[in-house]
Amino acid sequence: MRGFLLPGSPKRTMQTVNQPTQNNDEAPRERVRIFDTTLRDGEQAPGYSMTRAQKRRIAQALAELGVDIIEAGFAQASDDDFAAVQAIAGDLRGPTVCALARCQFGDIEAAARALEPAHHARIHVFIATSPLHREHKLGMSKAQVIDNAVAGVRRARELCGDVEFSAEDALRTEPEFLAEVLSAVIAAGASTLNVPDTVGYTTPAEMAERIAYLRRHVQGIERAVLSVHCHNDLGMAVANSLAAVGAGARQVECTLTGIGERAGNAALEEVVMALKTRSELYRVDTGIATQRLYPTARLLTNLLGMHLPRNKAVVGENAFAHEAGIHQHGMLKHRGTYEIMRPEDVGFARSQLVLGKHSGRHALRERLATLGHEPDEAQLDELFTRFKTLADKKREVFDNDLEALALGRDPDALGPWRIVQLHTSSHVGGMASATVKLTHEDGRQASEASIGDGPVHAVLRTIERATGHALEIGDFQIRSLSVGGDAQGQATLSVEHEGREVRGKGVSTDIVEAAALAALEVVNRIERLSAPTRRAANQS
Ligand SMILES: CC(=O)SCCNC(=O)CCNC(=O)[C@H](O)C(C)(C)COP(=O)(O)OP(=O)(O)OC[C@H]1O[C@@H](n2cnc3c(N)ncnc32)[C@H](O)[C@@H]1OP(=O)(O)O
Ligand SMILES: CC(C)C(=O)C(=O)O
Repeated sequence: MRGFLLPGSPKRTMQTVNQPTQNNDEAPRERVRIFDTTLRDGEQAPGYSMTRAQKRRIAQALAELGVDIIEAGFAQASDDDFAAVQAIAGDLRGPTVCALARCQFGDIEAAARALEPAHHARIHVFIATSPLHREHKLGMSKAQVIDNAVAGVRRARELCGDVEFSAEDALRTEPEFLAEVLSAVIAAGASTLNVPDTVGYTTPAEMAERIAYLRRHVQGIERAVLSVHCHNDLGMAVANSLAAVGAGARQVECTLTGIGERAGNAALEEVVMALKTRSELYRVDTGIATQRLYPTARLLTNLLGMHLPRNKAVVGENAFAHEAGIHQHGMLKHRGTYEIMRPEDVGFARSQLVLGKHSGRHALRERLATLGHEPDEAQLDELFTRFKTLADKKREVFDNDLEALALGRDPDALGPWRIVQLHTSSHVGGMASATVKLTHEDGRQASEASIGDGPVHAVLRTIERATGHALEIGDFQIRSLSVGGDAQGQATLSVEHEGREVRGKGVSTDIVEAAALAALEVVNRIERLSAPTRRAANQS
């Protein structure tokens, strides 16, 4: 864990900043349903295909998150999609499980069969309504589109009590025609009317206007829930979803972390936290257990092996991390100065003040104090100068660096252990083995061999044995620093040692060597921290 927890003394305890302080009357709020389509629209994006087992795991997590409807797939797409929808329908008891279908009886019947095990099932039928799609894609007149939509909804209603209809490319559809289609499908039995901005073309003002228009002009609208489904081609999916809610939409379709076709869909966590954080504006509730947002997003990214930008709103690693001294000083006085949400409310353990070259004396003093060092003003000034010099060289300054600074030692010192030889071999379907030869600056040499579940595991074991340090690994990551087959890999490793986190980093074109270098850096840091006098004596 990088950074540190803000101190909890009463003087500094953060005030709750996400409770509305103005216009906070006690009037009951309307409920906005959260319709998650991570497993359908999310999966449609290149690179995000999921196995059936992964989908079931994510569906379970979405149910625990409290989403109202889970769109589990497009049953007609493939045997595996069908089986995934069927399995999820059988697994879940709380949320409604939904399957998408074109206005074609084959699709609709497949959806109904796949949803048979569901406690609460919904069939979602769609057809495009915009002139571009009618003319060039479907080759249908307006009348044919309406006929197909109505026939599709009727067939779905024969098979399922809960039917949603989507007018694909609704925001590029003539408003009067859109109202006509939606009126017709309500009469045919649809109870949710979805208005997709299929290509992410609209703006928030246009979206609000369109929703208001439909509420005025669709016949029978009072019997249906108006829904919105926004894509992010111009980066406005969340803003457009919120505009729709502001104008009266009561279902939002979205995906975890915003994955979906092209630039993606509205990100569930952003929609939910915007509605919560600005509840004095929207005056609606969702049923989402917001403290599960971060773990659920982590589950998805881990299962898909996808990299989430650090600055991703709500669930990115930097969402509650502060490096700039002026911000850190503000945070230490009152968290509300630089945070509009509480990290605990979305599932982060805490805010983090990360020490780096932009940090100031206040944060440095605070961190040193939690590490047990209380320098006077003059010592702090001196440490601060050395800290800035170090921070100019490193992206982040960790606890072990600060300890070294506070103890008057060089945090950048190499050794005492160095790698002389490293050899690994691995076999598909079998164990991997590693041998290492290390030297210590006091003259010792250590050679060890080990097997492991993979070459990285094997090499970490050899280093533990050779150095005599058992490493309790907390976090281990390997990422590419460049592109191509000869890309540099960077391994970072964090280890729990005597209640402290010690981190190491290794860079090499060989990721196993990078991992070995990271592990050895950790061992070296531990030795340098725990034996300052011996090392000092050796150096003199
Ligand atoms: C905006 C969205 O996200 S919509 C959902 C998009 N998702 C997907 O497409 C994923 C699943 N899709 C698939 O697996 C395949 O496309 C299938 C199995 C559904 C269909 O495959 P194919 O029969 O080979 O058709 P293909 O995908 O090439 O073309 C689409 C056909 O559906 C028709 N069509 C498209 N949308 C609709 C609709 N909503 N209602 C009725 N027909 C439609 C098209 O006109 C075209 O018809 P044609 O074959 O008579 O020319
Ligand atoms: C099928 C609909 C809801 C859709 O995914 C879109 O229009 O983007």
